[in-house]
Formats: sequence, structure tokens, C-alpha cells
Amino acid sequence: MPPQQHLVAKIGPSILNSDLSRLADECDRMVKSGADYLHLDVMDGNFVPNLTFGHPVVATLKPKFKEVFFDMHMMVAEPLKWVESMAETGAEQYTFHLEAAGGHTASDVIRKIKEAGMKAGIAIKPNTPVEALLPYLNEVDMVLIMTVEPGFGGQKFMPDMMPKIKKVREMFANLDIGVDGGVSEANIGECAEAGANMIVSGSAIVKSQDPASVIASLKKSVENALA
Ligand SMILES: O=C(CO)[C@@H](O)[C@H](O)COP(=O)(O)O
Ligand SMILES: [Fe+2]
Repeated sequence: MPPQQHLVAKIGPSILNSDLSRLADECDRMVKSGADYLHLDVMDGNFVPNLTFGHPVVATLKPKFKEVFFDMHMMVAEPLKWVESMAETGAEQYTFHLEAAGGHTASDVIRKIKEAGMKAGIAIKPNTPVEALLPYLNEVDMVLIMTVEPGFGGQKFMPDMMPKIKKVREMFANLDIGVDGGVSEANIGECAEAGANMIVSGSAIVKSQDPASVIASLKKSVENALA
């Protein structure tokens, strides 16, 4: 992988599999363990077969974490519909799925996200070829490559998604590339080698005895690959 001038290793715990009855405490635990940002999975029970939370929850959570970057992973069928209300919560990034532009073009969604003052992330599911993303890579702030079928935490990592990361990294040396789904110390090496620098990890961090050491280990692997 070519040396990256501006890329930074960033670890973003997904709190989906944490104790959601204590969401603020769990977010605080992750931040105190060294998280660079928080990855919050919004699911509408339509785009994915699961239901989590939306902007009303984020609106009460974000004020407790003003300085923490919230990456909203929007697994929703109509991403355009939620942009304004999510922006009002203060969330910094809105990552929608290319497969769910909801009858609008992905460029419309990206434009609306940026007009609302958030960074725009675009995600693809395992079955979506990376070529489908290419027209939008100049417009977005981040690409999220799913290494599980979205909808649940604790699933098995899909290593055959690595060529997608490689392809984007070859084309865009300084674009934030995220990886999300089953990421742990066992597979971070291949994610980092492929070129991912924003690492979403849920169960491997929130369910570990020592989240700080897992976060530090994931970060070290990415920093080594970026060096
Ligand atoms: O978006 C998703 C699942 O749809 C992910 O953010 C998972 O929530 C990550 O959790 P692990 O797979 O790392 O346990
Ligand atoms: Fe996610």
C-alpha cells in the first residue's frame, strides 16, 4: 500500500451489542477506553431485519458527548428522510447505504447530508460490487465496506470483502475507508493491509474484559500498515 500522507488510524466501537439499557454509560466506557469515535447503528426494520434507535435517542445522547465524533450508520430504507433530524442532534457523520438511496440518487443524498452540515459516508453490503460506489467517491468523506450482512452484531467476518477495500484505496490514497462487521484482533491485519483506516468493531471491543487494550491493539495494527 502506498505511504499515506493524511490518513489517520481511527477506532470506532459499535455500541449495538453493548448494554443498551445503559447506552450513555457504555458510550462513556468506550470513550474512556480510547475510542477515536463512536459508531451508532440505526436500523429501521425495513432496510435490515432489525430495529434499533433513531434521532430522538441520539438527541439526548449527543449532548453528553459534545467532543466525541458520532458516525451514524444509517441502515434505513429512506436515508434522505432522516438527514435533517439527525443533523439537529449534532451527529458529525451520516453514513447511508448505496442500496437504499430511497428513490433518490446517491448524489442527492450526499448533497443533502453536506448541506445539513454533516460529513457524508456511503456504505455497501457484501453483495454489492465495489464498482457501484466508484461514481460517488469524489463526493463523499468516507466509504464503509461491510464485512457482514448488516442487521446484527456478533457475526462472522467476511475476508473476501478485502479486495473492495484494496480497490478503493488504490484509487483514493487519502479517503477515509471504514470496515464494519466482525472486525477483531484476529482479522485487523488483513483489513489494515487492504487499506482500511476507520475501524468499526463491536463485540470484540464492548464484550471484551479490557476494551482499552483491544482498541490499542487494533489501532497499532492500522498505524503499522499506514507507516
Ligand atoms: O452495522 C453493523 C451491523 O449491521 C455493525 O456496526 C455491527 O454492529 C458491528 O458489530 P460486530 O460485528 O463488530 O460485533
Ligand atoms: Fe455499523
